[in-house]
Parts: sequence; C-alpha cells; structure tokens
Amino acid sequence: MIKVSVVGAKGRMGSHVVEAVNGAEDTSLALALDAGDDLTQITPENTDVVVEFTVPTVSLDNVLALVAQGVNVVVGTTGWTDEKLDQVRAALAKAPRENQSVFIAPNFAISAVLADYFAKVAAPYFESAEVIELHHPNKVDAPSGTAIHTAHAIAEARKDAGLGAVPDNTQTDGGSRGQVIDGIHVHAVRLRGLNAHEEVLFGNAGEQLTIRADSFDRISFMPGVLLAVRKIASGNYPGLTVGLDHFLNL
Ligand SMILES: NC(=O)C1=CN([C@@H]2O[C@H](COP(=O)(O)OP(=O)(O)OC[C@H]3O[C@@H](n4cnc5c(N)ncnc54)[C@H](O)[C@@H]3O)[C@@H](O)[C@H]2O)C=CC1
Ligand SMILES: O=C(O)C1=N[C@H](C(=O)O)C[C@H](O)C1
Repeated sequence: MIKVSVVGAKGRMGSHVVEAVNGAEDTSLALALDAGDDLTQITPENTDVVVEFTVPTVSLDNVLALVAQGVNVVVGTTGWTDEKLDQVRAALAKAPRENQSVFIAPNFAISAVLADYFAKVAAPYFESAEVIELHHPNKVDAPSGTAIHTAHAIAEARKDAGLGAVPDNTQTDGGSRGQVIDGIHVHAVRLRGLNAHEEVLFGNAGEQLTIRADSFDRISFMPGVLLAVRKIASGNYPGLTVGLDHFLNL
C-alpha cells in the first residue's frame, strides 16, 4: 500500500484526490490537511507521497517544507516559474533522505497532456500559433499553468525549427491580443459552466489546424494523479520531474 497524504484536501481538486486515493486498491489515505493545519504532522513514517493542490501563492513554501521533512511530493498547483523550480532543486539537493522526489504537472488530464504533445509536433509546420484557454470563473490565476506550458513548448519548437516571429500587424491593442508568452499570444476565457479547456490554433496561408482538449469534470485528472503517485512511490524518479509526459512513453 502506498501511503498518501493530501495537502489542500478541502479544495475542488484536493477533495477529488482524497476520494481517488480512498478508492484505489494500492493507495491508502494518511493525512488530509488544508489551510491552517500543521504540515509537520507529515513524516516519512506515515507518508510515502504527498499530493499538493493548493494555491500558487503558498505552493512553493509547502513543497520546500515537505522536502525538508523528508517526504516525496506530487504537485498539481500552478504558478511555477524557472526560479521557483530552481529553489525546489536546491531543496532536494540537501534533502534529509537520499533519492527524494518532487513531481510537478501543469495538467494531469491525458487529453491536455496529449494536446500539448501534439502542439509541439505541429508547431514547426505553421507560420501562426495562438493559445486560448477556457476555465470556470472560480479559477484564481490567468492564464492557466497549462497554457503557459503549451506556449513555452510551441515557442521552443519554433525556435528549434528556425521559425521567426508570428505574423501580426496589430497597430493598436487595448489588451485584446492577450498575454504574449515567449512570442506566443495566450488568451484566457472565464465562463460559468466551463471546467478546464484549451485550444491551440495553428495557421498557414489557406489552412488551419485546431488542437482542442476538454476536461468536463475533475475526475479526468485523477488517473494522472494516481499514475504520478505510483511512479514517485517506486523510487525511480529521484530529484525534480516536471510533466506527466515523462510517464507516458510519448
Ligand atoms: N495540474 C492539474 O492537473 C490541475 C491543477 N489545478 C490547480 O490546482 C490548484 C488548486 O485548484 P483548486 O482545487 O481548483 O483550488 P481550490 O481553491 O478549490 O483549493 C485550494 C485549497 O487549498 C487550500 N489551501 C490554501 N492555502 C493552503 C495552505 N497554506 N496549506 C494547505 N492548504 C491550503 C484552500 O483552503 C483550498 O481548500 C490551482 O493552482 C489550479 O490551477 C487544478 C486542476 C487540475
Ligand atoms: O484551475 C483549474 O481548474 C486548472 N488549473 C490548471 C491550469 O491552470 O492549467 C490545470 C487545468 O487547466 C485546470
């Protein structure tokens, strides 16, 4: 049995993770903690893997504290920058146990991970590329962590292929052209009734490719969360790993 503790357990994602961990045959719930609870209750004796779904403003501190306490962490919270990832790597380098792991995924849904992968494959072949993410209105961050990740991936693939800037003759912009991430325009929609959706638009003269992933329900993230818990519990991924694609043989 893999002993799993959940941090952010009362949240929309955390509560689903508690259910998924209780429902799986090879995982058992150790501690379910939320804001105000003492994270030092989590130890290597009671927990093999912590799953962390909180808010971008607190996630780094939670992860650093948990690494210092000697436990492995699977993180779904957004807001990760290169600087924050470097802080996690530094914490892991002086972690109390050998081969400790942190795994961070911008998105645990197979549809979103594949959309990201297909976007990377398509990117070198199109002059234009834009990303639109669409979410429920309770989401606190924009653009989504997934959209930021997709934009970086497209930009990198374009650079590797020797492509220049996307064509755009906009002369005035009140904000409608979206946020520009690594040269890729990213647009965020917040709409009651939506859950988590992303569209990647590619264009050439006379043709368009649209790649779209729709997560209609948060249960769509749970197989990916459990896969990450199992992989991290195996001890085969010491250090920091970012992205569920590492576990999917893509
Ligand atoms: N990687 C993925 O596949 C997915 C990532 N997310 C991300 O996960 C995060 C959480 O999303 P939701 O569950 O929708 O948010 P939420 O607001 O429903 O839940 C966050 C929970 O964290 C708790 N919390 C706040 N500060 C805390 C602290 N210091 N220690 C412990 N718990 C604390 C809150 O009380 C709340 O229960 C967001 O960053 C979201 O973008 C959401 C869905 C999928
Ligand atoms: O807040 C959400 O809901 C989601 N957050 C993640 C993100 O920002 O990419 C993953 C998914 O889009 C759902």
